Amino acid sequence: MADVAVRAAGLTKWFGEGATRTLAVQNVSFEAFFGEMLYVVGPSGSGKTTMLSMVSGILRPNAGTVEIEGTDIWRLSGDEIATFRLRKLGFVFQDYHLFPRLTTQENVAIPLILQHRDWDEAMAEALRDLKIVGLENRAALPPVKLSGGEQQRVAIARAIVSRPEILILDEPTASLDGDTGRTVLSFVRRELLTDQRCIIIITHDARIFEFANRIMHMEDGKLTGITQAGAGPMEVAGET
Ligand SMILES: Nc1ncnc2c1ncn2[C@@H]1O[C@H](COP(=O)(O)OP(=O)(O)OP(=O)(O)O)[C@@H](O)[C@H]1O
Repeated sequence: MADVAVRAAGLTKWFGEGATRTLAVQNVSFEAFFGEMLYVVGPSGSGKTTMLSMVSGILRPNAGTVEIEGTDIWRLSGDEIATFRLRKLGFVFQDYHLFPRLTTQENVAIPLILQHRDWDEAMAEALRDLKIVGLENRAALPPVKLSGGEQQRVAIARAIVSRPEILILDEPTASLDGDTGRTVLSFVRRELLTDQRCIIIITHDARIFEFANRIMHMEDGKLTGITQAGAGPMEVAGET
């Protein structure tokens, strides 16, 4: 029976006030489990990024709660949330957010440096993860010298360098061709999914659905359903 990694209840977020108010996420509740790849799909503007920004401690909800391994994260102070995120969460953004003036290896080491880890140790661990994503020979280059698929892999290496239990990828295949996208996702599933990790992926890309355990469907800010996917059902508490 799998343990709950994330429990979201009644998550709601709006932007603006009065006539210009947009209700981006409405009363969304779900659980994500350790050992699963959970996809979040839905049309553009349906609230996927907003919802996962609340789950990952980036954006404060107007209502609702997020528990990560039993910790109600929005009850923590700003500093505590920042520390919690550094330790528990890895986030790969759509546009990678790599720093152009740093080398690839330094980019990957950033989360460890922010945790005040020793520089040489941080750089060694960054190299270890660049090897995992097959880019150790690019370690000394700035990200601008890398292809889109390679930059995506650098962003993934950076997201996993502190061994987070929750890994969130926002449109990981958006700028990759079909074959590269499938290779990256197959790698993520094979190498990064463990019993102690939960991977949540926002995507439009049906070509990578086979790597998911479950798919959450969003529309107009609401969760409209959760379906089983290509990688098959998990043995999950409460499900038959
Ligand atoms: N900072 C913001 N200020 C105002 N409105 C916002 C903001 N962020 C998102 N929205 C609005 O909230 C709604 C949900 O946006 P969100 O980015 O979460 O959707 P999405 O499903 O991730 O879309 P996409 O697939 O295009 O990335 C949209 O109507 C969007 O315009």
